Amino acid sequence: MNKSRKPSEAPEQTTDRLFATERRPEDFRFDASVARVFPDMIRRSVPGYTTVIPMIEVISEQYAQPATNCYDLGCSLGASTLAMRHGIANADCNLIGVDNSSAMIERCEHYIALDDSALPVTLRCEDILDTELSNASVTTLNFTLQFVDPEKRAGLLARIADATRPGGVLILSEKVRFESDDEQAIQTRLHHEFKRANGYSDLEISQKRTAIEQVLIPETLAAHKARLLSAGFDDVVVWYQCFNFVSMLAIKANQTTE
Ligand SMILES: C[S@@+](CC[C@H](N)C(=O)[O-])C[C@H]1O[C@@H](n2cnc3c(N)ncnc32)[C@H](O)[C@@H]1O
Ligand SMILES: O=C(O)C(=O)C[C@]1(C(=O)O)C=C[C@@H](O)C=C1
Repeated sequence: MNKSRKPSEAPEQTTDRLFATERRPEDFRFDASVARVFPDMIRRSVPGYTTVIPMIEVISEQYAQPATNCYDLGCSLGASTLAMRHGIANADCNLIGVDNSSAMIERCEHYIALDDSALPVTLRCEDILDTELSNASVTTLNFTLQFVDPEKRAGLLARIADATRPGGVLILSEKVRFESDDEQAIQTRLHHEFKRANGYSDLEISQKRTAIEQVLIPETLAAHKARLLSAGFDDVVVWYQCFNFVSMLAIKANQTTE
């Protein structure tokens, strides 16, 4: 028994059982109950998440520039923020995490405080559509853009591209959909098999699917690439894919001096 806990206090349940019993259909929200189980939920729900996070560290190390801002937009509990923090070698960078869920930001503050790296982190409880962006070398949208109103995505990406310095990047990870119905069916089945292999029941999978249907709107890889280029990035590279989850690197070219 945990001696630091009084007998009346129940241990905090951090395993995701939110959809395990039948519930009234309601849109998925990043509220306190999701924030509590989020590390378990995202690891068991997103194929490749546990690979993408350490690679954000590697990419941040490559692309962070001295005396610039690095942003993690939709930072949740700070897993991607901490990966950036560990990768950025320039002590004069500012690392800024933004999320509009107060439940996420409160817990994120705690995780950031537990990490003993020197680089300071500023957390903003704000909408990423309104947050100020400037002088950026690395910006991360790790499974966040998919939750933004599709009509507002181009404007946000253009603001990020405008704020990004030559040679800087956006790391964009997303759930995607496929042009071919056959491929869509295959990748969806494999994603659901991944969830099943991670202990989710058919009821959990189907209730979660209904809950995110109206709030997580996936787009095709072609749509993402075209929009990133018209937003002002010069190149888009897919550096990771597992089933219907993809991560891209959108790059601003270095200015040539001719
Ligand atoms: C799937 S989670 C991101 C996971 C996180 N980046 C990671 O790597 O662990 C999506 C997050 O985006 C946040 N979010 C969604 N829309 C947002 C918006 N318009 N402004 C700010 N945060 C937003 C949610 O509150 C949620 O915490
Ligand atoms: O697509 C699904 O089935 C998911 O559960 C995905 C997803 C995501 O990609 O963000 C949805 C909500 C939670 O943030 C965790 C995982």
